[in-house]
Amino acid sequence: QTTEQLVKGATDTSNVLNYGMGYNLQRFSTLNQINKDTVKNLVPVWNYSFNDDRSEESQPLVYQGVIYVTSHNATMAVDAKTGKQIWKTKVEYPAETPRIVCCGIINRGAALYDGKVYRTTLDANVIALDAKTGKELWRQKAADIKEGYSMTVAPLVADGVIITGISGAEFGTRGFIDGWDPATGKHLWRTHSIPSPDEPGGDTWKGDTWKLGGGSTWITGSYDPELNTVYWGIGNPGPFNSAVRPGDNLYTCSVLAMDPKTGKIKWHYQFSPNNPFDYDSVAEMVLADINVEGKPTKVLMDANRNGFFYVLDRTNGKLLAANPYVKVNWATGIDMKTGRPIETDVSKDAREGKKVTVYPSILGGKNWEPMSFNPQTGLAYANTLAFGGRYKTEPVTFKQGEWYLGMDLSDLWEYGDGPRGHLKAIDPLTGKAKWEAPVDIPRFSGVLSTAGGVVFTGALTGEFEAFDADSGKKLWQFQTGSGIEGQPVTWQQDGVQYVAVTSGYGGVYSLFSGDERLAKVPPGGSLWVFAVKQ
Ligand SMILES: O=C(O)c1cc(C(=O)O)c2c(n1)C(=O)C(=O)c1cc(C(=O)O)[nH]c1-2
Repeated sequence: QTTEQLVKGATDTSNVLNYGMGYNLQRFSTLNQINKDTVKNLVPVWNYSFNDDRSEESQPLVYQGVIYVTSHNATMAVDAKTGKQIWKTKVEYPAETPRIVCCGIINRGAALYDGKVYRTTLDANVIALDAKTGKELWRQKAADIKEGYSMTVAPLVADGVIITGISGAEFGTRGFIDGWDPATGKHLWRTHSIPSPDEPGGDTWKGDTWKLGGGSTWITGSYDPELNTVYWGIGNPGPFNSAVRPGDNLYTCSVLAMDPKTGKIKWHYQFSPNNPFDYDSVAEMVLADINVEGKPTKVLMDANRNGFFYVLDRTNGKLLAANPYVKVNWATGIDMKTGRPIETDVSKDAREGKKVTVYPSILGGKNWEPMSFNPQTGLAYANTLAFGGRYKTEPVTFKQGEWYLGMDLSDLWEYGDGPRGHLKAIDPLTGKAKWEAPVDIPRFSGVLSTAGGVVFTGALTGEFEAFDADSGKKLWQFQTGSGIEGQPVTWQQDGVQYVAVTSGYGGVYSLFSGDERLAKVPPGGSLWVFAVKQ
């Protein structure tokens, strides 16, 4: 896997080389053997067991007929045609690790480059394995789990540099993004998501608050090879209780445009300054070239956790559109001149310590589950969340390796009677849905769209599902045996189009939602591969 191959991205339909199916993270494929007519004949080809009962969020990669997939405790290479295991390399981590991880014992996938498989570990190591044998070639410790740092992110390889983020903003950490040498593992650079007082942006923190300021970087960035720019989202500030940290708290809840070779920040845009509601802005920054007011424009799109769908000019960070795509009550809109939210009393009251009901909830209008942008329909297909939250701050003191939130966790959700989620086909420039398919139990899985006019995703109750990209009508589903939180991908081999997804129940909703309907969903991680019956 070379830089040239990675740049080709999803136009190379025989491989799936990176997280997001192409550097633009569009999760769109030009393949159309599986289409609106044939999808009803989709059948499983094989199923591969992970021998694991955690949440399986990994996006499979495919290279020359081999699938590379991760779980929290193993990296696996599987023959794409037969489902036979080629190698499996275990990942060990200290037994205390799960206690210091906020939202699920998971891993989101690997990166491929130069004959190696790169991944992160829950206890914050970056490792390189030989793609042929699974043998570990190098290992680097990015941070100390005892200090609250963990890793769930899939690495990005851009301009010959392995780039990784970090988790841990709920534990009084200070976030960063790292660059590593692919061949040796040498640490090349670190860019903190929270500047120190002497760096630009350092004045947006008071006193020592920056040291515990959070700003995790737990979802993989996108990359524009032409502009040689990486776009990486930054998480929430810590603690949630914003009275502890007055100021804008840069670069939390922002996107950073960075140079992959040096980690230097080219520009930033902050979505939610001084955010009290855990509105991490880590979710995928999807790149596309679309018409804005009649002009072809290089944009970045983000269905932000704060409930607004943003379109930015990715050459300079200028705001082009920001509209709600779910119910929002913490702000009435985004000021197009300043780029700042126009906040309501819900935000003011929350900051003053009053109990509020906020839309979206702390899980967001969309959580981490990646959307797909289909350049043929011009729509972004996203699994959105349709519930609010109750929110009240409380005093908080920092203790290393302990939760550092300053929020009352005893009463979190405002569910209502309706569906708790939708699959939406969103117009990026208006935030409006062309169609929406409601779902009682919200989805936390990725979305894939194809030139066959089909949108794939999966339910927490286990169904792998296909929808009509134009109408939202469900065309097909298959029960995978456990809940789906994976990220579907597609490729073709020897003239056959395949779709793969991991199944395995868990993740943030299972931990915190109290949704009793999920009690009957059995755990059990595995990888499914489907094709049209010949
Ligand atoms: O701030 C962080 O460091 C951090 C990390 C993670 C993670 O690494 O999975 C999640 C979150 N926050 C988070 O806020 C969240 O809602 C969440 C959901 C999930 C999941 O896998 O279902 N992870 C995370």
